Amino acid sequence: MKAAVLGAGSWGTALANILAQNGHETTIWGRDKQVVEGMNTHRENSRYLPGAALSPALLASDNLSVALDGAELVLLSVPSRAVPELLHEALPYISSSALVAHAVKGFIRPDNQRISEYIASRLDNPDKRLAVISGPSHAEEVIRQVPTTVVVASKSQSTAEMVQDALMNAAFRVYTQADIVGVELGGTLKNIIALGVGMADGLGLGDNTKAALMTRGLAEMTRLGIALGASPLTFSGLAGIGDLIVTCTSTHSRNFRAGRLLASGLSLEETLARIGMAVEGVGTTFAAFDLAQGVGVELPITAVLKQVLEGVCSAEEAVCKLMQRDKNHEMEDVGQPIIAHEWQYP
Ligand SMILES: NC(=O)c1ccc[n+]([C@@H]2O[C@H](COP(=O)([O-])OP(=O)(O)OC[C@H]3O[C@@H](n4cnc5c(N)ncnc54)[C@H](O)[C@@H]3O)[C@@H](O)[C@H]2O)c1
Ligand SMILES: O=P(O)(O)OC[C@H](O)CO
Repeated sequence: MKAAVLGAGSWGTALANILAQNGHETTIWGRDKQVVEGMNTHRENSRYLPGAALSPALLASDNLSVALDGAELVLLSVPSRAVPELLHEALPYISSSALVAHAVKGFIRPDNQRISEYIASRLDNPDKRLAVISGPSHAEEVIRQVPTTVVVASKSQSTAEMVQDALMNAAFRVYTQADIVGVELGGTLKNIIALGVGMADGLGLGDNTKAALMTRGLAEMTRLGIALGASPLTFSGLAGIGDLIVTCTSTHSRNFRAGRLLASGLSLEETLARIGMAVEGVGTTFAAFDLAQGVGVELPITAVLKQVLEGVCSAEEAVCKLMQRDKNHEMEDVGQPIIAHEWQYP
């Protein structure tokens, strides 16, 4: 298969490297000439994944028409805020028969569309061609071939399976899924909770607090997910609790680290500058808050984190606000049981 990966940050590089290692003729596109040259010349992305040797078969280009020429699989891996501009520039070069997958964990702001919703509105025949890749996967570990599992969701089973086959190898196990909404929301909403757990860590709070945030965070993610059309079961899978665990417990996570820095008193601007890479949880907190209001769902953790990001509440005050909420029944607000089979392939 001929493949193009758009986005030469940490995740795009790790995914492109897998495709090349798996024997696919792969070109990675990046906008930064220096990064592209470094990959072609030194077989390393020294800006985003320093020290990791890339497959000798992987080509890099800063020219979209070159990268996309003849590509049968196009994989988008840039921060969510870059998707509209990149897609606009890339679409003229994407073959009408190419499969298009994205690995982006965020929303399109300010309309708060899921990334696949946004791409689908601009792509011919999206139900047959579009897939989402998500799951617990830090690029820093994937590039070292640490055993990793992810999910590929598509409305088309054959598309999901083609992307599965293209990416799967001994260190990278890929499952298919039909619940595109749940897979996308799980991977996106967990970043909010990782910010919160990072803040708890930065405040020196304990494991009890982190477990509480993860568990009640999962309830929040599931509640909003159900209201937006996802299967509740997806949140107990790799794209839900799996990704929540890896992001909330790893110092590889930019969202977790951003939370720690915010708790140490840095402003949001200082925090983002210090991380220097995509911190999707910030935009996602605002998007999820707006989406939840639109469907009448309460997200207590997201709501207080939004206040911290706005600078109107400190991380300490956020903890007090959450602990002093009215008493509740644990399962009261998890969501109505849903009987539906639309998340399963026939
Ligand atoms: N890093 C991971 O481990 C990982 C894993 C799974 C999913 N993701 C998701 O993948 C997406 C990409 O994240 P990343 O980790 O690769 O980010 P990154 O910060 O490592 O790299 C971002 C890349 O996007 C490029 N970019 C930024 N703005 C752009 C624009 N306007 N046009 C074109 N390119 C632009 C940058 O030059 C850089 O190459 C995010 O949504 C992230 O949540 C990341
Ligand atoms: O580094 P983060 O916080 O963007 O997380 C990366 C991946 O989403 C983990 O699966």
